[in-house]
Amino acid sequence: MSSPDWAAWASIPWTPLTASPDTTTITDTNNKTIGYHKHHVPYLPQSTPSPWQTLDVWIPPPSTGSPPPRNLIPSSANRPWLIFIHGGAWRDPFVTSSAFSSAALHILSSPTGPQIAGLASLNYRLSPYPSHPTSPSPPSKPGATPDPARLARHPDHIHDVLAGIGYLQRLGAASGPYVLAGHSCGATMAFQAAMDPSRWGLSPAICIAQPAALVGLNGLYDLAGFIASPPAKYAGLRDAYAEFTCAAFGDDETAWRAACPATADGWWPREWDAGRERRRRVVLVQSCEDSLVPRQQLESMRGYLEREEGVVEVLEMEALGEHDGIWVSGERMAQILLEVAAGLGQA
Ligand SMILES: N[C@@H](CC(=O)c1ccccc1NC=O)C(=O)O
Repeated sequence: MSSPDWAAWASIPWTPLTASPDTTTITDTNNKTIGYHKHHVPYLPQSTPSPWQTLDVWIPPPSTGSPPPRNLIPSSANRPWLIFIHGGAWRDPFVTSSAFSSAALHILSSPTGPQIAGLASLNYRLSPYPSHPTSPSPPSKPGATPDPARLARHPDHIHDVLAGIGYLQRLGAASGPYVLAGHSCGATMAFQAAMDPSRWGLSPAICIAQPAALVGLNGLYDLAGFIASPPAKYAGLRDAYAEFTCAAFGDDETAWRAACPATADGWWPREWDAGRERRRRVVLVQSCEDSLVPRQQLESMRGYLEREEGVVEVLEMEALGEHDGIWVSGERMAQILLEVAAGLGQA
């Protein structure tokens, strides 16, 4: 580990977590430390610090029974990491790494929580959002300084996600089999992380050890398809999709197709190295009560992944509720992620 990486990691203290997320059913964890949390660790310690290029980490209590030292990196030996990428249409400033907080608390308070080495949730630069009602980017006030980290465009977002995962791996975290999960546009990016980074014009220097399993929660996989022909019930969202898609990828539809995991040129699953001898495992989750993302996105992703037989194992898991409900509550998400992590041992 280089010393700027180390200094950035040790600069953020561990905060003990004592609250149980569900006091009605888990009573014995009240007032007990269920884990520790680091908030906004800068993953590009050599660059100008930006809150958008940070990550949060949660760990179960160390087996020593003492609070972890600031420089502790939990060992990945035999225990998987879970890494989460939040949604928000690549542009919503109010959806951040903290979107993982509820699920993290549920995971840490679960009986199988200690089987996880650690949990991480990534921030990344966002695209312009001039129509945001309270925090437009660029700012609407004349003379106000725009935040360059909120004027990003593809491949900036995936560049940051890969940089965050690379940082964790330089620390020794997530160096063994790990699960990469994303919600909504975070699912798009989780899949992009399994593709050859040269697709994004990125140097092999930011190459990561790729995930053993991908989990897409209410994910976006085919933006061009949605915008060309949204399902009837979602037709009213076409302008909103076109707006955030253009903000993230520009106006050229070819770029949307190249970036989206269900429409990318060629067939990327063979670019995904899930680890030696390991099946590439994908878990797709789509709530039928989601008013923002239609089930058709999942179907289109499944169709692409199953184009060649026996390369990717695609599983589907159930979830209910609204688009963001899955991370707002976090309970079902925690179950899904723990189940996928437990399955890594059997891959
Ligand atoms: N809150 C978002 C809306 C949003 O996130 C969204 C809307 C439709 C379909 C997917 C969405 N988010 C995916 O990351 C926004 O303000 O643009």
